[in-house]
Amino acid sequence: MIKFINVSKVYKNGTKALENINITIDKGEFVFIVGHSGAGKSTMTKLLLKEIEPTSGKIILEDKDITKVKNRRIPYIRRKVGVVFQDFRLLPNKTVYENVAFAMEIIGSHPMEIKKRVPEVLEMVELGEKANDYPDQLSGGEHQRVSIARAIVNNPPVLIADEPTGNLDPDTAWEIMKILKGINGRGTTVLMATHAKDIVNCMKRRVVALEDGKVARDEEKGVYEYEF
Ligand SMILES: Nc1ncnc2c1ncn2[C@@H]1O[C@H](COP(=O)(O)OP(=O)(O)OP(=O)(O)O)[C@@H](O)[C@H]1O
Repeated sequence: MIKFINVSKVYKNGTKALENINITIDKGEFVFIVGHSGAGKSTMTKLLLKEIEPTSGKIILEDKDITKVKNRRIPYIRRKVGVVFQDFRLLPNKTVYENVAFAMEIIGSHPMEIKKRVPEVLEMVELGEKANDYPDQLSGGEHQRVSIARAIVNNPPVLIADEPTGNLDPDTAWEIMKILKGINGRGTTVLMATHAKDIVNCMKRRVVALEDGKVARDEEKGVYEYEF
């Protein structure tokens, strides 16, 4: 489903962000990407979204080498990979409903389909009641649930969550994890970059630990870090 094959990324200023990464992620897996600040987690997610290109190596998404996908075909990637960020990134002048609908409009979905699908995903994240509210009327957890709804509304096979609980208190963070777990349970592959040690340790999912741009650890049912 997702393969990084000998992927390296050197930024223009010479920073080596990733060095020879080899990872295979199967369909339906839930994978935590952990590592200190600057270890390369966001670089990995940006590569998968084709926001940046690797300096060398291949990135396969559903049997397609996305490094070979032409820029004009980037909407192809947007359909395959949903993304959730720490800072939510909702459009402030659109309602909850409109924020989610917008993700369908930009890929050219039929208005009838949008009308049917948006309420469904808002129910999934338990926000049906808030459809007409604006982002400034929402709590942090509700913001994040809207951004999750927006990320999954086009049914992508992969969901990337880059530090999705970073701005939330522990209880709200767990609510978000419950939703991500549910999405994963319905078959979506979830990749979550995080510093949330307690969450990683409780969830007992696969953990890929990056250190200085290299895979330092890749374990089934892993932990955030080992205490010595
Ligand atoms: N656009 C850029 N130009 C130059 N260097 C960059 C750029 N983006 C990131 N880097 C560098 O690449 C390395 C990896 O950064 P990256 O953002 O992937 O780390 P991270 O693990 O996501 O960190 P954090 O947990 O703080 O988000 C760091 O040394 C960073 O300073």
